[in-house]
Amino acid sequence: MSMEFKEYPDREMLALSVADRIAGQLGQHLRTSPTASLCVPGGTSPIPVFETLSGADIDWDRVTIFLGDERWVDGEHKRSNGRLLRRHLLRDRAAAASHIDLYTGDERPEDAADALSQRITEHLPITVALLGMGNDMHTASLFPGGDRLAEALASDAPPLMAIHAPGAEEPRLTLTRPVLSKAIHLHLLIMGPEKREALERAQKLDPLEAPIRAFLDAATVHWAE
Ligand SMILES: O=C1O[C@H](COP(=O)(O)O)[C@@H](O)[C@H](O)[C@H]1O
Repeated sequence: MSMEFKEYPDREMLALSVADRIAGQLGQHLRTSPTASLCVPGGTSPIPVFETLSGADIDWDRVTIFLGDERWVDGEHKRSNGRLLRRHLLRDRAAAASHIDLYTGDERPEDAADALSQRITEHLPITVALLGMGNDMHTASLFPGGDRLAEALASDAPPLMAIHAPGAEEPRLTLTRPVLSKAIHLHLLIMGPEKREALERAQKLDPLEAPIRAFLDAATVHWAE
């Protein structure tokens, strides 16, 4: 398999197309399966996709949504990925979906990883996973220099792991390579010239230096200036 790259004339077209593609893939899956799962990124890039996707006409009550990673801060903190999800995706028609909140309120993400891994396992393989990427080539919270990056990239990694990295402002909980890379449909959403350059760099690097590299062969990349 090799990476598919789709370029859009502008960010609005990008968001509309990605939302439409995700809704289509979830809807298609629900024609033959009782349930579907959707894994989404945090950060800032996915907001316009979320806002369109939340209005999609699919059986959201049969869909379970969870983040690919969480920043270990209170759910109302401005850096909380869960807050972003609640404000922009878990509303309108998508409010009917089930949600697995990755922030449990435990003191450390390590304390939550095992129980959440079990809950996520019930929804594997992920039907549709949307990834984001930082300029440092991290995806989910798989950061270059992360203390347990090699373990999280290994084929026997548990579904979720706590990770601490110099490039991350706070401790993180992240889905790992095996569960993300085995999603039935895998998409990467990136915008702007810096991320396109980072993507090009990543293609020549090892996943330990450029974690996004671990997913590129299976992913459709969606980019707009
Ligand atoms: O820290 C994170 O960053 C990445 C990229 O975020 P963006 O704001 O540059 O779109 C994101 O995919 C990840 O979920 C998040 O925790």
